[in-house]
Amino acid sequence: MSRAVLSLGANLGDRAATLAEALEALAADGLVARSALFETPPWGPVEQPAYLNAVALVDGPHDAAGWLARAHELEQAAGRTREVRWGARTLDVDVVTVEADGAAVLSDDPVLTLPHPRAHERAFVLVPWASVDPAAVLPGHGPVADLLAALPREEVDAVIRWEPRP
Ligand SMILES: Nc1ncnc2c1ncn2[C@@H]1O[C@H](COP(=O)(O)OP(=O)(O)OP(=O)(O)O)[C@@H](O)[C@H]1O
Ligand SMILES: Nc1nc2c(c(=O)[nH]1)N=C(CO)CN2
Repeated sequence: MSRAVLSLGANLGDRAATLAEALEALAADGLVARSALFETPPWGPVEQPAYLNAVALVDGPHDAAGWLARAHELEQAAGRTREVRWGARTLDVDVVTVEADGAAVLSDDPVLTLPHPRAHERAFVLVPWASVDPAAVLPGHGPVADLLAALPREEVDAVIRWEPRP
């Protein structure tokens, strides 16, 4: 058993349907809370369409490696194939943090680095995370609210709550 914070993103196909399906599947893994969907400009060097992002808090029967395996299963179920690093994808699921026995799991293994090495600089992770857990702390980096305050204002403001068109 462990608690994890997962970041989900999609920028190809029916983004909202893909995220809804993945979040539904996580119900079987102990989904505790999930954020709304947020539309976010693409982060990184690759030109690509806007993403929808969400964060899920899970507390279930996996260890850290098990959460990564679930992340890959969800990506595969969404038809994801391996492509360009930081490029467009039907579904990307990252393991942001894992906590077991009350302590953060730390790892510098490139197969599973924990906490996720780029989470602290990604408004598309921090804004949805803070929305479901305002007191969240990113191990090694501090309160998520402080990390958000340290990011350029325009990056934070560009993460916009998304609703389906009526
Ligand atoms: N915390 C983590 N969460 C998800 N994948 C991780 C993590 N740490 C290491 N990895 C490894 O990173 C590899 C590449 O993952 P992925 O294709 O999702 O990267 P990316 O989304 O392009 O970049 P980023 O990791 O910056 O979001 C995975 O196969 C996985 O083994
Ligand atoms: N806004 C946003 N940008 C990204 C995302 C993502 O989920 N959201 N995922 C990426 C894959 O590495 C690259 N860039």
